[in-house]
Amino acid sequence: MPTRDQPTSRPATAASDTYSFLGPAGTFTEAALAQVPEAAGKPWRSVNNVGEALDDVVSGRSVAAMIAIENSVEGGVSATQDALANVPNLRIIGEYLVPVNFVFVARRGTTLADVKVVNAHPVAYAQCHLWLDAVLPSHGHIPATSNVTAAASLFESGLADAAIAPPNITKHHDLVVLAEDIGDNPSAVTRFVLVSRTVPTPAATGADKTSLIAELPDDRAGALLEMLEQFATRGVNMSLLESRPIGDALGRYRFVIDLDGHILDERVADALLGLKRFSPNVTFLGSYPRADRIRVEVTGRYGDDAFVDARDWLRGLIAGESD
Ligand SMILES: O=C(O)C(=O)C[C@]1(C(=O)O)C=C[C@@H](O)C=C1
Repeated sequence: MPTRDQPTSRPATAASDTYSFLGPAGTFTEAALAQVPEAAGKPWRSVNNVGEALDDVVSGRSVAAMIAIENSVEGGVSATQDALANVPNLRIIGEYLVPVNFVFVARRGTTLADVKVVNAHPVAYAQCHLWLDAVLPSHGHIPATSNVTAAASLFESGLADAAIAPPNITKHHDLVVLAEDIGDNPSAVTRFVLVSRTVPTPAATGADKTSLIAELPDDRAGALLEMLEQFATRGVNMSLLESRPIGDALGRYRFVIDLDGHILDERVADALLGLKRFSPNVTFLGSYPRADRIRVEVTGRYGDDAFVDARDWLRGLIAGESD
């Protein structure tokens, strides 16, 4: 298992150009980082969890970190959502999609009938319930820090008999594949984000997303609806809305929100001003190009021109011009 001072893929020479990822080599997170042109040829640092990855970014040890944020089967990665809510001065600068499927591996000589305990990353484990329930209904589970660590641990601890791992695991470890394609959904996808320290917002591309975390003002009827109205009345579509406990008391939640559009789009900027007036705590996580590069279409009254026209009209009224 890699440690802070044991980078796997390539040596970390200069902090300012190093990229952190959940390792070791062979993870889906590494596959996501391989999609980043700027990271090619730069040092990559393997870490054990999201907290360590973000700590690398905050301390300047790395220029950016790749972290899993959402899976199409399991939903939001809560460790990531909570870390982004609690660590200040971070920005999401890119979004990447990786199709995920899993194999079931064991040490040579092991058969399915021998398996009593399974080592697996919790997010991977949650995506393989149907197969596990059908084939190994009474198995035990030991959580691992990543899919590849789960497989590697079969050589170390002796506690688990088999592991859930990415299909390419046999390139990295001498293990036998007991079953293939064990994921509940064959078209499962994990969404990753590249996170840096706060940077000036990049220009809009027309195919952008904006990520936020917001809290509701107080415990009163309609507060959530009022928050959602900030977006609805400006024609801003939400592609993600998830609640996470704030943690200080029962019943207190923050909301993780993805919007279609860029902070430089007039309708998104106007919605953010409304949200800021309404919410006691808003974290802007960034505006960045969508992984699918699908352009965000807006109708007339929500287009930039409509907002500019309305502002000019107001300015004219204040200046005493005739309407
Ligand atoms: O990158 C990996 O391979 C991981 O083990 C992490 C992770 C995750 O954190 O969600 C990534 C993708 C899969 O959905 C399951 C696990």
